[in-house]
Amino acid sequence: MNPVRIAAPPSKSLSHRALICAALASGDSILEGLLDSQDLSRTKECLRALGVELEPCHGGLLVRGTVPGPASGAAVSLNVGESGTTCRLMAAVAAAFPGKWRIHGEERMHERPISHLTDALVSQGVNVIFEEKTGYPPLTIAGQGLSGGETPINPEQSSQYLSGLLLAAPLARSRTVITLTGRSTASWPYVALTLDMMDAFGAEAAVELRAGSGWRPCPHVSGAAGAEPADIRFLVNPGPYRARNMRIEGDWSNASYFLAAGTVGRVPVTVTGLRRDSAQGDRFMVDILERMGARVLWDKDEVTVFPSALHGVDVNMNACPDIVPTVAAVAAFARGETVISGAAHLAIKECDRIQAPVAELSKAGVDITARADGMAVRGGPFRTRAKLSAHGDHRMAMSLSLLELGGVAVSLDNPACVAKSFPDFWTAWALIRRANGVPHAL
Ligand SMILES: O=C(O)C1=C[C@@H](OP(=O)(O)O)[C@@H](O)[C@H](O)C1
Ligand SMILES: C=C(OP(=O)(O)O)C(=O)O
Repeated sequence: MNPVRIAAPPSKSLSHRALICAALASGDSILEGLLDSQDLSRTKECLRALGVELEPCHGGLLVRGTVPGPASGAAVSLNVGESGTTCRLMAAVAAAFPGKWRIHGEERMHERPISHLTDALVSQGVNVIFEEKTGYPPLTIAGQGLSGGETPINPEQSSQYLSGLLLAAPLARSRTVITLTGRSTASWPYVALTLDMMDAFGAEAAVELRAGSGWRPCPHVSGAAGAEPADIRFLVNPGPYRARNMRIEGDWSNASYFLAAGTVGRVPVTVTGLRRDSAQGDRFMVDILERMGARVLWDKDEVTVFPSALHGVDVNMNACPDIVPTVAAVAAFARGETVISGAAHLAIKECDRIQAPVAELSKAGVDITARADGMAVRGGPFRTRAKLSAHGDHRMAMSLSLLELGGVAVSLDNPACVAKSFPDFWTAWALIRRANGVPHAL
């Protein structure tokens, strides 16, 4: 049977980072294949508010890097919408410029914490005022930029705090030495995406691991995965980002729904445009599917996944939180129990991504229970109909669509929420439905 072919959309995380580094560079950069979604519109609008010019150019985007002009009295509004990445990365970047910046977003954004980042920014000399709840947006950052120096930060809840601080550090007045506090790190591969992008745009950042009473270089941040936070530090020199042109690679998180569909459906699926050697942690989707028994075939930058009999697995998903809803849905098709652990930080995503999959998959007849740091799912028969809520969360909407391949007539309350990261999701999903003979539309 011919596989359904799906082109992976561009990486959301790399699009945010490329835009920010290009905006901070002196000179013009052309970015090709950037993701066009609600979250990226928020990052672009925030950069425009900082004074960066963005213009369409030969099918890409021309970014004219800039240093913001003298601060005016009024706070500049930075509307981050529902984008946690925009919120955390832009808060740190804005703090690096003299002025007053008001960071605010949609309702759920105001329930997603940011104090571990703002504590670090305050230690570098800026003022932070929370408007409603201490430690959460909306907030105003005001000051004369970042001082640099030794800066502790707690990366337990989110890697985005560390990514923001790293991206802003080359703009500080002196060298920044970032040390880590807390008991663990969250979503570590995203730190590699940040450092790789900084390196591509000419910023000087290094990672070190504790060695006895001193420190030794760690050639790539991936080598620090699993180390105790207190044993990792980052050194970032002040200096300019350098403009360059770049094409953005495909998104492993948003490919996950189609890779899963190839496994649990009746027809193989080929996803194109993904890098097998990507630094994106969600590349782990293929390994998880293979561990569950899926047949996977690579051909250059195309990966094909075949319908397979699956079995449950134990999997720690600390490094790849965004594919947890996908794996939970796949586990509902597998024989035996799947236990997902290491994912306590899912509770502060677009919705509580531990409780929401439990609530919604249960409605379709799935045996699923929440755990403090994940969930346990047992495969079994589905109900034939389910009225489900996406909880306003794009990844809930996309992962719940997989139930259709198990014969569930799904009706979803808010299919439009996929626009956060993947506005064309339903067009691509229609190809999966057609190939699998799914008789109805959501
Ligand atoms: O830096 C990034 O691009 C992201 C980091 C992750 O967040 P956390 O580090 O908060 O887990 C991930 O969930 C998010 O979709 C994107
Ligand atoms: C958690 C996500 O994004 P963000 O944190 O940028 O809102 C996501 O895309 O799943």
